[in-house]
Amino acid sequence: MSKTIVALDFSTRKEVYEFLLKFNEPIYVKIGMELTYSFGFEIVREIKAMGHKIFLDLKLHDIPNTVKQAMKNLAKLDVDIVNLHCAGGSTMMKAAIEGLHEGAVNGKRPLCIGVTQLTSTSQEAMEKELLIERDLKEVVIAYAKLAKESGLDGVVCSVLEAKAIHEACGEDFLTVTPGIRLATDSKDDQKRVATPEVAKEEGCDLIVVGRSITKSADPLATYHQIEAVMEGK
Ligand SMILES: O=C(O)c1cc(=O)[nH]c(=O)n1[C@@H]1O[C@H](COP(=O)(O)O)[C@@H](O)[C@H]1O
Repeated sequence: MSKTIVALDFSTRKEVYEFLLKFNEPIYVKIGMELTYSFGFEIVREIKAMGHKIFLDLKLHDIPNTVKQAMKNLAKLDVDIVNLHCAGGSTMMKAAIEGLHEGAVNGKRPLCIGVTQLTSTSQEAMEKELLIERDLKEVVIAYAKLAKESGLDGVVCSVLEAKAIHEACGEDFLTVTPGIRLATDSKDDQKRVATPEVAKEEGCDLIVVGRSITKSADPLATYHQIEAVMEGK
């Protein structure tokens, strides 16, 4: 299965299905807040029924009991990956895993990954707005270690931190990296970006790509070009 997860950040069903119909094979997609808040879990079930793998990106962040019950419900959707914010702390993360176990379909729970620091966050914003006056990479690694100790399967981080996270948490600990841009693309709202080539070099397990594919003149060709880099072809 693909190492490239395509972020389906579209506002209409028409755009989603026109996009997916370009592919003759199942791919890995990310369904986030935009689609879920517009169309509910129905769209998750529909895309799953088409055979695609699903990362359901709802970034949970609440008190432990609320996250546990929410994760129990998400597990019942039988998606492949769900996520939360590591900033919720270890008790919340452990509760999330308990909830996923309770809702697991046929004994198999979705993988759970934790957002360390959003790829749209810069060192400056983290210090000035979040009042975390430490090196951003150090913070990301510390959150990754906490996520691992809490039983998570991996983290969402930028490409720039993936290698250090594997060194600190082991090669099996998943690094899922958004903030991917082709050399000619604009950064948009992202701050910590890298190309697919650098993601491959840094050992990222899965990359998340939205606009570089969905807004490309030829989304299918761009997807295959990125996938070839990630597969080392
Ligand atoms: O959890 C995520 O997927 C995520 C975490 C993060 O730190 N940064 C980030 O960009 N994302 C998501 O990854 C996608 C990136 O989209 P593009 O910037 O268009 O490639 C968006 O759907 C974001 O919601």
